[in-house]
Amino acid sequence: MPRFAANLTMMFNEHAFLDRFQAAADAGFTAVEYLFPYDDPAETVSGRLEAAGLEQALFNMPPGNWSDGDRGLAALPDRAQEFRASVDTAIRYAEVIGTPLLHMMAGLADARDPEAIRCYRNSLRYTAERTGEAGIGLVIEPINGRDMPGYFLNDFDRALGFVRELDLPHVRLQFDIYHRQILHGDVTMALRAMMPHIGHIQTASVPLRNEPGTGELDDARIFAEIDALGYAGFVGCEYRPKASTVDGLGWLKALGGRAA
Ligand SMILES: O=C(O)[C@@H](O)C(=O)CO
Ligand SMILES: [Mg+2]
Repeated sequence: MPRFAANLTMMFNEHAFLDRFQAAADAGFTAVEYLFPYDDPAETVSGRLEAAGLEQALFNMPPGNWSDGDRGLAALPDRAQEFRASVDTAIRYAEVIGTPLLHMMAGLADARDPEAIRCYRNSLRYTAERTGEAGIGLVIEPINGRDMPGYFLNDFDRALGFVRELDLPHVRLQFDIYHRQILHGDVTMALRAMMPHIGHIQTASVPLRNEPGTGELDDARIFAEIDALGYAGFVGCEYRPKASTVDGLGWLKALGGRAA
């Protein structure tokens, strides 16, 4: 089975963010991911990660003003300056916390708008250069329009196109099984075709984004496929537990008993 990372944005919400690290370790996880560490100093986050004996799998670059509706800045021409500052912040946090991967969010923009497309390409190239110099991997993730209406990067083939265009080994696709199934289906064949370009995988049941094994897909079979394809990274558990996070970990025990 693949190695699983707890997503601390969605899981362990019984605790304050900084306390979720120890809670994840106590539940048997050895790695974590989350959307944003930026409400706390990088040193504080790093301290919690280290104290809990956890490995960092991934986090996102600053998305702009999330509570005002921003969902990333990369495709927004009038936010280019802010975008470049967000790359500085992300790399500083990544270096202190020690994440191997950063996720660059695209933002809300018309996927067919030539200006947005040009801006996204420039942002991706710029961030690829900066993360490459820092020795950090960069991923982009197609997100479905039901969860994130108006999101620019809403198609797996188009996302793969951006990755291939750049053709840099540290720039890859974030393959979220939940988004893939809602956007296009055909999860297994897409994993097979895209695996050489996949840098990170996430899981949740479809359509309710709860524990794996509780939705329309045969998640255990998909995990076996991911393993068979030789994927060596983490699978982020980016789901909302139906009730208590710990009580909902039966799916993981059934797969082999260890969280990671
Ligand atoms: O799938 C998601 O929603 C996340 O992986 C993300 O990075 C943006 O919300
Ligand atoms: Mg995701």
